[in-house]
Amino acid sequence: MAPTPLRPSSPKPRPKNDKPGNRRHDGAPSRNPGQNRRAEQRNDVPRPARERDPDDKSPFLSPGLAIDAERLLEEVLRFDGAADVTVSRHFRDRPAYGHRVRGLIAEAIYTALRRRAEFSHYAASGVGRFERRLLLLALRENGVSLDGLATEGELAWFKHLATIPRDTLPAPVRANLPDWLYERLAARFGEAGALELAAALDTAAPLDLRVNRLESDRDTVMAQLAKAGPQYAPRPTPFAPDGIRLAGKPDLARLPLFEYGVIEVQDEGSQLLAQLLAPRRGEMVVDFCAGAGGKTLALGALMRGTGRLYAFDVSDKRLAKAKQRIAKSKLQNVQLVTLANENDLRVKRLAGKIDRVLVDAPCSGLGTLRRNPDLKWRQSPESVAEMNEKQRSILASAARLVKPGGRLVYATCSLLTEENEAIADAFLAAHPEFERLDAYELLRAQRIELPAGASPYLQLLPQVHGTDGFFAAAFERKADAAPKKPAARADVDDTAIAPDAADPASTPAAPADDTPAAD
Ligand SMILES: C[S@@+](CC[C@H](N)C(=O)[O-])C[C@H]1O[C@@H](n2cnc3c(N)ncnc32)[C@H](O)[C@@H]1O
Repeated sequence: MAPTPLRPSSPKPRPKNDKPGNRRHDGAPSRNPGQNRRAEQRNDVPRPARERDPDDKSPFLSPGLAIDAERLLEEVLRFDGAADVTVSRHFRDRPAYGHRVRGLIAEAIYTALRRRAEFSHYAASGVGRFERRLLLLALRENGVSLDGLATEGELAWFKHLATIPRDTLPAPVRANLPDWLYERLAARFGEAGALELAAALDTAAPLDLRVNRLESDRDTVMAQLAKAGPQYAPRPTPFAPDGIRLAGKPDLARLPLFEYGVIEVQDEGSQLLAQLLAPRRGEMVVDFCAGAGGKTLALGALMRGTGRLYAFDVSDKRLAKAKQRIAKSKLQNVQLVTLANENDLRVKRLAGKIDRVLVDAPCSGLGTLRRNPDLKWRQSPESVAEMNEKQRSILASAARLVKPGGRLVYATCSLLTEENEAIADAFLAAHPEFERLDAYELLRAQRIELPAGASPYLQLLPQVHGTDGFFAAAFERKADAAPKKPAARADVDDTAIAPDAADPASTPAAPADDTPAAD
């Protein structure tokens, strides 16, 4: 492996009494230097080979903090839960950590997750604990200085690594994917394609926003963001008409545009899925797997808040989050419904009455590895097979809602054929009352020009479109094909569903959530 060049430093003036043992966790001099010294003099803190050069401006972690980061990495690598939850809890328990330290540690953990296969390969040699070796590799990759941190033995190990040519590593290791996943992606995209895709999935996703059409338009918001400060550096997303891409990751929580629901955080790919469903004013629309409401908000805005938009999900917790975001977005036409399962009676009552149905199905999430790199290590062929059952069942049930001439979109954020084309093809084969639509044509009709795909199904890829990986299949119920319908009772308005406790129309709006959502 060629040694990774260090990234440019982030210079900071150095206080006079600034010695490693005197540092607070955010890098400032400690109010209690003795405490830090004691921590760093413990037997388990390796002795660094050399002191930091006082003029070295590159980012650094003290030996004590490196030990703590190593413990966090060990916990994350047990994969007992989502990495972002584990990392957030770790920092919540350490309120003394400043912004700089949190950033360095979090980035190191995410780098170690992204490059786990490659780093584990290198860590097979070397000295010290395995997690420490992974951590040092991640810190070095992120441009963190190893002076004042790495031991003699570790520096010698780095020298040895520099002699290993990267292209001699097995392909799944270079791709940083588990073997089963690499094999599936290579079968689909070829070896070079899989490596290119894997490399794109190993980069950090940009921060994309969607402008709420009920409140403003893209040009106005871009001008406001540009005026709000150089940290936003907004530019239009290449494809989605309401999308804005920011250059960095500025904090949005206190930005009035965000606080008042004028903008939402949403990957451009998610925005394109809403465009593909293309709901119109006054229509009846169902977002079958609404979750925390990311796509519900986009659909509601396209409908200009008119018509009726049902947000279904089996998770109360997720719909409660959706409720907060809906209140903030000022949408008045959304009805939240917690389903017992996809065959809930309330789904049956709407059979054949809905103009457009989005099924944003539960999936492996492997298209979102830029944000959730732990997923590639947490999913397995078995978990995907389990998901397939659910996907088939949800799609079949949701299809019953669609009225003749109405549109059905099945979408995932997966890259696997078995969660995507296989589900869509099997659905079409079993439902001759539906026909497949060309997703690219549907977008083109809205002047959204995507490079043509290999099939009428939409496939978004990070290395091609700059979005997360998404799949979508669009279907239309043939005009003469009425759905099978349970016997209707004449005394009920069967488009009216008993509202849930979470329905914004039936309960006072909750205070707006000020945490940007990732979808
Ligand atoms: C990919 S997520 C949806 C994300 C959401 N559409 C968004 O844009 O924020 C899939 C959702 O499907 C929901 N789900 C799982 N099983 C379901 C079922 N049987 N019926 C409806 N929703 C289900 C999950 O709770 C989860 O919120």
